[in-house]
Amino acid sequence: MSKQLNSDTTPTGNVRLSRRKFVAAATAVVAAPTIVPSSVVGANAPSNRINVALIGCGNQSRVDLPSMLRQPDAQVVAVCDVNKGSDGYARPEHFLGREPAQKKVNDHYAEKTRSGQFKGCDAYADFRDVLARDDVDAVMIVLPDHWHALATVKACEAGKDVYCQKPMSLTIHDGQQMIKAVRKHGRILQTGSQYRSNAVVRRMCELVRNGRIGEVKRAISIINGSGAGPGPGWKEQPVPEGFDYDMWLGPAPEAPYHIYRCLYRFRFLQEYSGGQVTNTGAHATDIVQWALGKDHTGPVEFEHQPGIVWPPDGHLFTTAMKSHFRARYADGVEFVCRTQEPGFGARIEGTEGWVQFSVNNMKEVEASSDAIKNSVIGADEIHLPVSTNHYRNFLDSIKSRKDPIEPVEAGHRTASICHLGNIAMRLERKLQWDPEQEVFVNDADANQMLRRPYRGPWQI
Ligand SMILES: NC(=O)C1=CN([C@@H]2O[C@H](COP(=O)(O)OP(=O)(O)OC[C@H]3O[C@@H](n4cnc5c(N)ncnc54)[C@H](OP(=O)(O)O)[C@@H]3O)[C@@H](O)[C@H]2O)C=CC1
Ligand SMILES: O=C1CO[C@H](CO)[C@@H](O)[C@@H]1O
Repeated sequence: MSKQLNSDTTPTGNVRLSRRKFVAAATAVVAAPTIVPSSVVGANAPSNRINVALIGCGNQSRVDLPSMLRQPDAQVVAVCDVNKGSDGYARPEHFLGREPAQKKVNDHYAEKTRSGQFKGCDAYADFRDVLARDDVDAVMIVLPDHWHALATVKACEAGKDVYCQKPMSLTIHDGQQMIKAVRKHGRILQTGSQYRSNAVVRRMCELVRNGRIGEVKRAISIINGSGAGPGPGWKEQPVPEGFDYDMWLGPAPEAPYHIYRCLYRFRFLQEYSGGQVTNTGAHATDIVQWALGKDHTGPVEFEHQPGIVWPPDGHLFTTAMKSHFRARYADGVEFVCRTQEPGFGARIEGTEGWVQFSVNNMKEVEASSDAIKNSVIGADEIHLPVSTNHYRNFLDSIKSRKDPIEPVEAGHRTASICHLGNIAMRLERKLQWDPEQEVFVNDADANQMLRRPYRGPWQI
């Protein structure tokens, strides 16, 4: 029996039963009702509590884990990472991995117990062991991008709801499989594009949707640049102790280990990610998609633009250091994605002015005039769904079984624009895209790039 099953004390000192087991037990004794009223069990009693597992205890887990721990109706019961624990993640002083994450969870809950002790969070090296647990309701997938689809599909098959970090997918095919899995198994999926839960972003999108900048002409996804990584002659390094490198690679091709391949920098190698186009670009493009109201579609044309810079030959990194592509939606609206320091953001331009959100100015919408910036949106105008906390919104969706603020289809369309732009930049030609069929028109080479061969048993 696992430590988790033995450990039946909650942070508040109650006997722990998973939500499913509690409901099963309750219904076994009395045939009805199947829903246990909160007046009987209390607001955060086991029947209302959502057992969450964190899969991927690296850089972003430092945000996602505390955010989930703060939610009173969630309990983190498991963490998983191929790395037992080591330092040197995003910064040299970061000590991350499954054991530090487990300690963080246990310490957090221990503080809430009378005894000051808690050992109820289990640590796993293989996410399939997490998914096999009957008492896990939801998983947070905070893995490198090449794992998002596989982990999501398997989580859905195992009946788990999923918070999947952005960019939702690595390829168009992956995203399609994720949609199928979520819908087939009736799961909730929240894409980790948390700017949809930001009030300034929502305000900017509402200004656009309500015509404050006139007719929309152009949308710009502003992204960061990146470096070239270790230079020519970089050498394979020994795999650190306690790190399952083969599992880290998973579906990706075999490759010599180097610390700059893993730990945050995977973003800048094509095998695992799409560079800044899918990194900060996933956020910026998602804001554009929301502002334009195009969550179920995408542009019809993609083309590379001048100024793209690739890492010089022999460097470890292979994604664009500076990016630039344009696209066009069927209604004629232009989309541009370009590297522009210092930070990422989204700008929408129309016949009457422009609005902009910048990660460096999270306090307010920037606009071409005060009239636009201060304009009041009337009660009878378009109001977008309100989420003020992306994790809260996910948990609320799990309970209501209604889609969250960034469901799988929206995450897919945003990631698709990033992937298609990357393909246009690589092929250096104008590509026609059919957003209904999700194929390039008359371009076999480009269509081949919509999916990747996966290694070994890792297939979806
Ligand atoms: N929404 C947001 O604002 C942000 C989102 N993200 C997203 O989060 C995801 C993770 O990024 P980040 O945390 O920066 O990357 P990291 O490399 O720091 O973290 C990923 C973690 O997953 C581990 N891992 C890799 N493969 C597996 C596996 N098969 N099973 C279990 N653990 C595994 C890694 O192990 P090891 O440590 O040994 O490499 C690492 O600890 C990305 O998709 C990224 O885009 C990231 C930052 C911000
Ligand atoms: O999503 C993200 C948010 O911004 C970071 C940079 O500031 C990124 O690196 C990260 O992946």
